[in-house]
Amino acid sequence: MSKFIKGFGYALKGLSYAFKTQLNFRFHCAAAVVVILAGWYFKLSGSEWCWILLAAALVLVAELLNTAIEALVDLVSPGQHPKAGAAKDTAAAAVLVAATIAAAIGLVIFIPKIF
Ligand SMILES: Nc1ncnc2c1ncn2[C@@H]1O[C@H](COP(=O)(O)OP(=O)(O)OP(=O)(O)O)[C@@H](O)[C@H]1O
Repeated sequence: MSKFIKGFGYALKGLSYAFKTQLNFRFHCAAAVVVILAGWYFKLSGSEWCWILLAAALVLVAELLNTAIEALVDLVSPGQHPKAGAAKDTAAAAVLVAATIAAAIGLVIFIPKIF
């Protein structure tokens, strides 16, 4: 049980690291809060909430993995290397794909409620 609690503590440390060091992660956390408040304002249905929460989670998870990959690349490749650059750029591309899909889901759900 204490191992489980310790693991939870390590995860919170990771969240805190990403929040403190990554402007993009802070931006996406703020965007998730705004979308959740908008969902509450527009009284989303159960399935709409599922899509919105999944989309927000997809972006935040991609940001966390991107942060982890950046830290690992900086550790193993302090000098310049094409593979190191490719690893960082591909991780950043994962965030871009997730954020684009999440924005599309947000538009599909909120546009009909606004207009
Ligand atoms: N070790 C490296 N070797 C080759 N190219 C690198 C290396 N580190 C970074 N790059 C290139 O520079 C870009 C920016 O790297 P950087 O570490 O500043 O990433 P970042 O996403 O801006 O991270 P941060 O959130 O720390 O600002 C990378 O996407 C990659 O193209």
